[in-house]
Amino acid sequence: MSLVDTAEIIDLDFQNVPIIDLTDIRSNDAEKRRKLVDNIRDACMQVGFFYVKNHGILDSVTEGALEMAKNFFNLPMEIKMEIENRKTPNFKGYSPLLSGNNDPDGAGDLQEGFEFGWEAPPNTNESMDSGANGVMDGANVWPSEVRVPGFHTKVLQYYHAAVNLGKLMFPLFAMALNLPETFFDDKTQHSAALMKLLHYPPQIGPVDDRIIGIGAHTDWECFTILWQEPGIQALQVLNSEKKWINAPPIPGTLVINLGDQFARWTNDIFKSTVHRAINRSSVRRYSIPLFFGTDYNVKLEPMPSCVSPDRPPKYEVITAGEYVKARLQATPTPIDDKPYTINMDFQDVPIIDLNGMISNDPTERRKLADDIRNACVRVGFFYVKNHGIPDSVTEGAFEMAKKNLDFLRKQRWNAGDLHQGFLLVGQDLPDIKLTNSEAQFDTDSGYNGAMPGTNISPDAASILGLRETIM
Ligand SMILES: O=C(O)CCC(=O)C(=O)O
Ligand SMILES: [Fe+2]
Repeated sequence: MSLVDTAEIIDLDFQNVPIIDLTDIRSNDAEKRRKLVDNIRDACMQVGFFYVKNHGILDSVTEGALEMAKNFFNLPMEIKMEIENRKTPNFKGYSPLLSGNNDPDGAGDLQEGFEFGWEAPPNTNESMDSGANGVMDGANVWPSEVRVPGFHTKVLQYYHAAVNLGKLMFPLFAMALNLPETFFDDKTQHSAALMKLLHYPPQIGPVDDRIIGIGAHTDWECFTILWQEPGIQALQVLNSEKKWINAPPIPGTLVINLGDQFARWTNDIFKSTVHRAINRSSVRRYSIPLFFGTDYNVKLEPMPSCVSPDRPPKYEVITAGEYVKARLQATPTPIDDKPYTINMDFQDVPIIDLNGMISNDPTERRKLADDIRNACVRVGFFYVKNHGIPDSVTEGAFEMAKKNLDFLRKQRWNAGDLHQGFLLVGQDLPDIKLTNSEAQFDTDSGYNGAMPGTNISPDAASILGLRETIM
């Protein structure tokens, strides 16, 4: 059956992501290779995602890159920001938390990243950049060796292992499309091969569907080789019934998923499937995608095997580089068009000047609101100064508290279920009738929030001035 005919009848409501054994990827046995190609074709047409096992990348190499990713993301924010990707013309470098927003309905991606592109292995004579890759071309930026010893070497080691795997995959994809094995050879001379180290902090607290690790999206290049940290479920893939299917890490495997360039090239016969990642594991999660494409000057023309009178070309022909550039320009920017610069590993509690609270100047009020938001998101604690409570009033209350500590201790357990006693719930200012040792304030305050009820206060004669001072 032709590819087009198969595509018409294939079942797309997959319930899991298939696992493909790559043992025969280099085999000279035509039959074994054919079997492997058939499995890849089925996965590409049905799911757009598959795991690969026996991929040949050594665990020690992957572990080296992971260790370096952890060391890098542990650096203080200001050091990471020295190589922020916005400072480089080709988007290489560090991207802080919430600086990306893959899903336009989302409130930002809760991940930080480090991105770099093609670079020859150290100690070779190849030039640093690949020459022909348009918008993403140019040198990488790296944290200094002093900051993260071994980072450059170990990360590049994993990068080259993954790039080599990617190069082995192209002939298999070509065969799966009934094309000669060599079809992509002249189109992948300077392959776009962008790698990202990603760190997803745990998403704890109330579930907010608008904030997730990486919002629903498709990848842009031909295919992605994704390493995900073992033991942490986060990645999900959308099937044709709009159901999110978990793609948990499987030890010893990598995930390969197709991107939009393959979908365009194959007239959607190969699926570029929507996916997202949410880290609700309560621990940090790391992942490392490598986005693998053709040279950027290659035209994404529908392949003859993927077009028929009933299935005319769906996409206009553009080059791979033009496509990536268009996607880059269409990427939604985060709130306020500027990233939150959040360091979750805060080392201090910020001090916020509340002077702006009484200001009529919208800029000053905006600044105050931004400061408060940053403190809330980053720390959950902040000092306030210029809060308007006179020192004399606080000192009076403090004085009374000190004087009457013994009394307070004694009365503490009489406060009852409402936890009142020394915690004063909003009341009218005292309409005080000091009658007995359990003197009470007027309880009908009209303020009935969560904790309405009667306050208790000490005997007025023995603790003269306590209530007046506190209230
Ligand atoms: O971290 C993951 O599991 C997915 C990452 C991803 O989809 C991407 O970076 O495009
Ligand atoms: Fe992705």
